[in-house]
Amino acid sequence: MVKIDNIELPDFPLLLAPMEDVSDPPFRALCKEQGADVVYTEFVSSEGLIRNAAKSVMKLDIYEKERPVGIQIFGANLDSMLQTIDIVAESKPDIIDINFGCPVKKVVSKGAGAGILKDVCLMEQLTAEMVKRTNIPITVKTRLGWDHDSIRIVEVAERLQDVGCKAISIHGRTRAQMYKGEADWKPIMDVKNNPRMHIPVFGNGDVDTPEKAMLMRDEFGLDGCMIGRASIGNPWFFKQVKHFFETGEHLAPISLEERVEAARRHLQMSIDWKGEILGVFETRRHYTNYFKGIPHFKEYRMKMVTSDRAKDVFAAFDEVLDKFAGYQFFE
Ligand SMILES: Cc1cc2nc3c(=O)[nH]c(=O)nc-3n(C[C@H](O)[C@H](O)[C@H](O)COP(=O)(O)O)c2cc1C
Repeated sequence: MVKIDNIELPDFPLLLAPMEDVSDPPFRALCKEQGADVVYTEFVSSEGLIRNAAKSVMKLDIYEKERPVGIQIFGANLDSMLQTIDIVAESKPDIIDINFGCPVKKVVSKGAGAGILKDVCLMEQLTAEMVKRTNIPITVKTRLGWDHDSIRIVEVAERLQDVGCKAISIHGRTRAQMYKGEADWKPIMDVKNNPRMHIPVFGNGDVDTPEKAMLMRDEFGLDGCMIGRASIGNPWFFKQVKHFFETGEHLAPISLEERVEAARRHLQMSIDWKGEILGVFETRRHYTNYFKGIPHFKEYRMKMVTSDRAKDVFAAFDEVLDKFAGYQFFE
């Protein structure tokens, strides 16, 4: 069993990674139903929250059915981050995760996200103060280091643990790499193998097949795996990994009917959450992924992404079911 503070998780839990514009409540609910053991919100701006910006506040919406759920925050200013903890705590998440890994220029230029990897003392201080501010477990998601020449993740992880961080998820790339090259899990294994480490160490980066998840578990000995891009358009990925762990075999490809049902539920949950106009608009970006690979699909995709009314999108789903019944997806 793996524990984040008092939260009990199965052996080698699978975590849905925080992903901006992707891991909203409907998507998290779908991933949870398909086997994700912990889900995280998109990152929420500390400065946005303390200014009560509607976009940031909405990201705090969480639902009972998705627990355990972590709200992820980013920022670099101690006062703002402490105020943010108080605001976030009102939503009663199971975990508050600090983003020390976002590589995007507008975030790092303010010293937030991966920007803080240049100042490990500040990273440690922010974490320590946030831990003191709340009883909710604080976890950290970060990268290996700023660049290849400054990888100190073993020391960094130990220092964060020593100030009370309850789990660490590490993306096996540096900030300089952004998303280029392959994720390197070896330094994450070094963190896990540090005899002083006793909090869970979760690996992240490039897990896009059940075999890779198994490698992370068996060869790299990590405590769990955080999954991002492989789940986009494929919330079934969690179930596929678990099935492979249990049987050594791949789950049958997800059928067209299951895909349509997921798209339908995704849309309905978005409408229930944000109302018809926003719900229809914000679910559009997911359809290409759900129906990836179907030939001559453009006409249907266009209907899904240009209709403003929910009933027209639902009608497009019905047409897809009629037109492509029995279509065989590959894995
Ligand atoms: C669209 C997108 C949005 C992301 N947003 C966030 C975010 O809000 N917070 C965060 O910590 N990481 C974010 N990430 C990074 C992922 O959490 C993850 O670390 C990265 O994608 C590597 O994992 P993967 O190879 O499984 O996708 C994002 C990644 C993508 C693709």
